[in-house]
Amino acid sequence: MIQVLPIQSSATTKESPNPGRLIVLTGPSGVGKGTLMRSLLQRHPQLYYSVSVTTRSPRPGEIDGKNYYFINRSKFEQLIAEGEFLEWAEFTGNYYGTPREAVLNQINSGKLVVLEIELEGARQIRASFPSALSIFILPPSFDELERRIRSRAQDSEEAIARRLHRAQEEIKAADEFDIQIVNDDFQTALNDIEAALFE
Ligand SMILES: Nc1ncnc2c1ncn2[C@@H]1O[C@H](COP(=O)(O)OP(=O)(O)OP(=O)(O)O)[C@@H](O)[C@H]1O
Ligand SMILES: Nc1nc2c(ncn2[C@@H]2O[C@H](COP(=O)(O)O)[C@@H](O)[C@H]2O)c(=O)[nH]1
Repeated sequence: MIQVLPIQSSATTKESPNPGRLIVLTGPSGVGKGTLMRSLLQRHPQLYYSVSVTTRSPRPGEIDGKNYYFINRSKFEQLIAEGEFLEWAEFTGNYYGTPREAVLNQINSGKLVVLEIELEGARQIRASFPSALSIFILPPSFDELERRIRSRAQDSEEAIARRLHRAQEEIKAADEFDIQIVNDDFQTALNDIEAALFE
């Protein structure tokens, strides 16, 4: 991920006669974005999932290059300075970012590219890619969101508290995005995302 490509304000350009499309899945931590994404990818292998870069430590079972590219803060800051990210944000004490080159290459080769990212990054993508489809996933209730974060049992008590605090702000921003989907019944939410993508 070294070569720097220019950000395009739209995926449709003269140089890319077969433009793909950028899809952004956002919403508070623990709402089920990752679980929905995994089902989507299984059912639609033509989708390209962008593996993000993070300074967070790997959780048990997470694999470098599959779940994330895990790097340290100074390397991440170097990549920011080199313009390697399409978007990036600091979320509850760690950096997260989308590698620019791979995503632009996939869009230009006609792929539907899906990003699963937090609010600040999703806002950046909306600003630089107005043609991107943005989907905000909502929990059925705040209590259920907390139950889901805890049921995952992969974050410290402090991390959970920070994520829940942040979630209150994130949920207020739902209306900024093209589509809002409540992830109550999982299959219904999945069907709603598929309808937004393919119908
Ligand atoms: N519709 C649903 N009903 C009940 N549980 C769900 C539903 N969707 C997801 N979950 C569960 O909620 C937990 C959190 O889901 P997941 O890790 O996918 O959230 P996330 O939004 O990707 O979180 P993060 O942004 O922190 O990565 C998981 O244990 C998952 O199995
Ligand atoms: N702005 C970005 N946010 C990202 C990216 N990759 C993941 N995320 C979001 O971060 C939080 C926390 O993730 P976790 O794996 O630590 O639970 C969550 O909302 C992710 O969607 C990214 O590249 N950019």
